[in-house]
Amino acid sequence: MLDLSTVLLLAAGALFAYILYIVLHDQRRAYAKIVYHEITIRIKDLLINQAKEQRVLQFVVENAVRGDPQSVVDHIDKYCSQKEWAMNVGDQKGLILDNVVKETNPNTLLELGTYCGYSTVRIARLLKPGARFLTVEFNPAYASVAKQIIEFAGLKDKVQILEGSTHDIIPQLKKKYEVDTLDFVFVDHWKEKIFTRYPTYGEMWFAQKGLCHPCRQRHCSRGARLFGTCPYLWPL
Ligand SMILES: C[S@@+](CC[C@H](N)C(=O)[O-])C[C@H]1O[C@@H](n2cnc3c(N)ncnc32)[C@H](O)[C@@H]1O
Repeated sequence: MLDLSTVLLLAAGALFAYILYIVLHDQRRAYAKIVYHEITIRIKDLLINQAKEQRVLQFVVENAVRGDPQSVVDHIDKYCSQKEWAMNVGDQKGLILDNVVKETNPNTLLELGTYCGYSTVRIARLLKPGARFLTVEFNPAYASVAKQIIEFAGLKDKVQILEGSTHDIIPQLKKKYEVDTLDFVFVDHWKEKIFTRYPTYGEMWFAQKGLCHPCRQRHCSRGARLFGTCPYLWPL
C-alpha cells in the first residue's frame, strides 16, 4: 500500500508531465509555449548576465554584412530559428508583410512594437526614397537594441524610433511628429480589444485621430498565425 506522501509525489509528477506535454506538444497552447520559451530564456539571461536581445544584436554585428538590410534580416532569422526563439514577426509572416508593403508602396508608415527592429529593417529595406517610417517601442532596452540594429543595417535615415507607449505617442503624431496621414500601419504588439476583435474599429480609431485615409483594403495575416501572434496589416 502506498503512503500519502508517495501518492502526492506521483500526482505532482503526473501534473508536471501533463503541463509539459501541453506546453511542448499542443499547438493550441501557443501562449503557454511563448511563456515557456520566455521563462527558460530569461533564466539563461540571469545566469549569463546578458539579455537575449543583446545576444541577437551581437550575432548580427559579428556575422551580418554592415549596411546590408537583407543580410541583417537573414541573420536575425538564422539566430532565432537555430539558437533562441524571439518574438520577431519572422520569415513566414515576414513574406506576407513584404508583399503588402510592395503592393502598397507607402509614403508614411507607422509600426507599433519595434522590439529588436527585425520587422522595421524588413519593411524599411523595401521603401522608396523619401518614405517616412516611424516605429514605436516602450521598452527602452529593446529600443536601444533596435536603434543599433537599424544603424548597422544602414537604415538610420529612413527610420525614426519613437520611444514610449502607443497610447501616449499616437495622439502626439500630428503635432509633435508632424505626421499628416499614414499610408500604412503595422500593429505588432499586444492587441487590445480595439485592434484584435474589431479590426474595423481599429481603422475607425485611427481615422478619428485624423491619421488615415478611408480604408481601401485590409490585409490580415491571421492565416499565418504562429505562436499566437497575429499582426494586423492595414494599408490604408
Ligand atoms: C511582438 S514584439 C514586436 C516584434 C517586431 N515587430 C518584429 O517583428 O521584429 C512587440 C513589441 O511591442 C512592445 N510593446 C508592447 N506594448 C506596447 C505599447 N503599448 N506601446 C509601445 N510598445 C509596446 C513590446 O515591448 C515588444 O517589444
